[in-house]
Amino acid sequence: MLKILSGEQVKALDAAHVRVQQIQSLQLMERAALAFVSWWDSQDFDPSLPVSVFCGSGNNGGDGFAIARLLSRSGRQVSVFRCFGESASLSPDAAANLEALPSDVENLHWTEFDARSSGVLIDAFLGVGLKGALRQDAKEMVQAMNAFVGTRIAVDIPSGLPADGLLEGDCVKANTTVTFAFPKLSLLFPEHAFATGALVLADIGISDEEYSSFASPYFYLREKDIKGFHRSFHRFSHKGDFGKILLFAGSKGKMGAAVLCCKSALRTGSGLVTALIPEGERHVIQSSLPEGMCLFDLEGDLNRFDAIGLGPGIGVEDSAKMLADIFRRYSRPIVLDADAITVLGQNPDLLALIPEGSILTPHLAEFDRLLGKTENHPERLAKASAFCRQWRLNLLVKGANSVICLADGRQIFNSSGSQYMATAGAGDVLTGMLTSFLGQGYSPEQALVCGVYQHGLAGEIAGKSKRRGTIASDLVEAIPETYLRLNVS
Ligand SMILES: NC(=O)C1=CN([C@@H]2O[C@H](COP(=O)(O)OP(=O)(O)OC[C@H]3O[C@@H](n4cnc5c(N)ncnc54)[C@H](OP(=O)(O)O)[C@@H]3O)[C@@H](O)[C@H]2O)[C@@H](O)CC1
Ligand SMILES: [K+]
Repeated sequence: MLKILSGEQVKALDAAHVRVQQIQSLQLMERAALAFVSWWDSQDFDPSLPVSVFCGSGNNGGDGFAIARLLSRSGRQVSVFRCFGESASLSPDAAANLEALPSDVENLHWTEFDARSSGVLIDAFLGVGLKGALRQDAKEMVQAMNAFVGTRIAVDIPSGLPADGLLEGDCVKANTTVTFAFPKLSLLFPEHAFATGALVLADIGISDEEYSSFASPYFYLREKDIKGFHRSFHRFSHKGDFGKILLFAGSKGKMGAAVLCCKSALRTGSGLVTALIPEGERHVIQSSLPEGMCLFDLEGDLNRFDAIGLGPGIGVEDSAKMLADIFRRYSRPIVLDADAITVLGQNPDLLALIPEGSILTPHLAEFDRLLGKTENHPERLAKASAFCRQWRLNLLVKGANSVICLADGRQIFNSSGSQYMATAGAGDVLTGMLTSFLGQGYSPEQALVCGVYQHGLAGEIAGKSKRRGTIASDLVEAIPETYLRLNVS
């Protein structure tokens, strides 16, 4: 997993990398510019469109000058707009790249920019070196960029956005942000979606090991990280090895939740799936899911199940007693979602009974029901961290870039997913996947990492062909393909 460092730590990371790799900082800047251009080349930009690059006097501006030079090689019309005065002192690498601009790149002052011009604007004005609130002249530059009618692409971070905290004022509103080495924390806050646009992570050759000496509770989960979290099974494995799980889901009128949850667990690989449902509804499971079994009361030793998932569609009316009973009689981690979380919010005394290491998966409204009204994402992350440490529980804050909050305080941002997953039942599918992984012998961290990433990947796969017509059943059907994509047997 990739560590997410603070804006302050970037300089030290750069310096360490330059030292270890025995390269010049200018070479690292060139790598950043090359990584940007490599992404650019993978896109479908019309080569006849002019490119305007706004460059500041720091290293973000230096990236911009280098990008302008590299883009001009393909023969397109490139202009740089200097966002600093005659007397400004440039960072040494920015000065070197300004010096290296070829003569066919037009070199202008930002006040000469015509916002009605067409083409693509590249924002390399301010990066992670921003300090405090934008100065007045910088505000005007940001406004000039935002008045532009074409596409805006931010280099590393939209200018004006602080790397780690909440925006208080103006910043560039980018259609796409190409961020270097690791995503800056603020790019992952939903409050900043309007400024970040699509997020592209550009590799500049810093290995994951080089982050080890930097402390941070935040991580970013990439496709290449997943395989290492999976257990492997051998050819003598039998259905008992793949887990016997119980899903308490569905009630009269909401039996779809139980079907989605159970089917998703089976598609994730569970050996045996039992649904705890009202007896009168048994035909729903038995006619739509021949592989599933039903249970109508909680008799017997619950520890005969390798994992238990609770909550989707169970209703909140009479569930508190039932949850307390399960918590008392089951000793391994449980997955708690939907109505189960609402019940916990109404009955906080139940929290102390939940088996250690259990997983709670609230969406934003459920989060507020559990932990009280929350104003913004940084506050949400802080509350989640305190909650997880206090109760020794894991919590998933669902949304774009869902955050896996672990009991030890680490917080892992997911990178997979698609906007087409905002559909009824998508959470029920995730509950099935997480419970399935726990039942297959995964630790809560492994289950969360694999489940959350693959759930998002299933959304990407389904969304590709079905767009906004994607429904939760499509996510279930896409789960097997996620194993193929990840090369997990
Ligand atoms: N590993 C990596 O990630 C790599 C990082 N790299 C790149 O380096 C970037 C960081 O560069 P950096 O540290 O030079 O700072 P940067 O963002 O250019 O800002 C400095 C400028 O901001 C200005 N300024 C500050 N506050 C202000 C305010 N309130 N209002 C107005 N202006 C304000 C300040 O002006 P001054 O105060 O000095 O007058 C100065 O001009 C990083 O984002 C990435 O793009 C790559 O090249 C290589 C690999
Ligand atoms: K920028």
